[in-house]
Amino acid sequence: MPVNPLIVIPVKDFGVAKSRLAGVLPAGRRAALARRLCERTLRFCRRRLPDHDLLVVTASPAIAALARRHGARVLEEPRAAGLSVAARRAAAWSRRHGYTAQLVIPADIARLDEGEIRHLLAARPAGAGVVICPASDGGTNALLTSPPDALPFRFGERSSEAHRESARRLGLPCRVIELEHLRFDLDTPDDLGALDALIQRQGGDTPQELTRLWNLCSNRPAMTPEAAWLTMP
Ligand SMILES: Nc1nc2c(ncn2[C@@H]2O[C@H](COP(=O)(O)OP(=O)(O)OP(=O)(O)O)[C@@H](O)[C@H]2O)c(=O)[nH]1
Ligand SMILES: O=C(O)[C@H](O)COP(=O)(O)O
Repeated sequence: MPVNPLIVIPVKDFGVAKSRLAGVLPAGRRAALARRLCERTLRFCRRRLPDHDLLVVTASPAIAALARRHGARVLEEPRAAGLSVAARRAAAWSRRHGYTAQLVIPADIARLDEGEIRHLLAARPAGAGVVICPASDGGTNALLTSPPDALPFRFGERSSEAHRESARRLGLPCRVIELEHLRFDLDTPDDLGALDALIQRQGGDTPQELTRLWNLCSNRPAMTPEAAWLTMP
């Protein structure tokens, strides 16, 4: 019987991801960005959270293969039906495999920080309950549910409020934790502006992973030869 919560990463086909950036990034760059975000999320979980099993939910055979290469288990969806359906499918899988809790993290967080994720995991109530890290736009960027199917998933606009409300109605203990990095996902042109501002502020102290993302998102000349990555298949 697994002791630690299962980490669930839902991943949409790269070719249709990041559609809200269509006005500022061409299709190839959006797909490259989605792929980069996904790969670094998988690498982060593998390296920093090796004590947690990892499940990728996806309808894409290519992403399934990528996830397996990174040591994740895979739950293949018949078709992408939205984040809430993917989380619900994961919860049923978690239950079947004996997990007492799951943590859903989207694969589009600008900067993943082990301390933040561990803080969130440590906030898990002793019995049934939920822990939420809201996104800067009111969405939910991390949702820990214990048991995995403790509440109906309601991802989408203002979902952190919706998840909190569901917990309240169900009488579940609920902790909302604002985490500086985890609240920042890359969805809209404004988010790219925020990434740009962050990098300008940090200057030479900018972590390399953020510079790489910036290169994918920016129409300016690349800051490092990393942009060559774009030409990879
Ligand atoms: N498995 C699965 N994952 C999904 C689905 N929809 C979204 N995701 C994932 O959920 C996370 C948050 O996604 P969104 O911000 O809603 O979608 P996005 O593709 O990143 O961006 P938009 O196209 O602009 O909505 C990302 O990791 C997505 O890959 C789905 O239908 N199935
Ligand atoms: O609640 C949501 O839907 C989450 O924030 C993830 O979606 P987003 O990446 O669209 O914010």
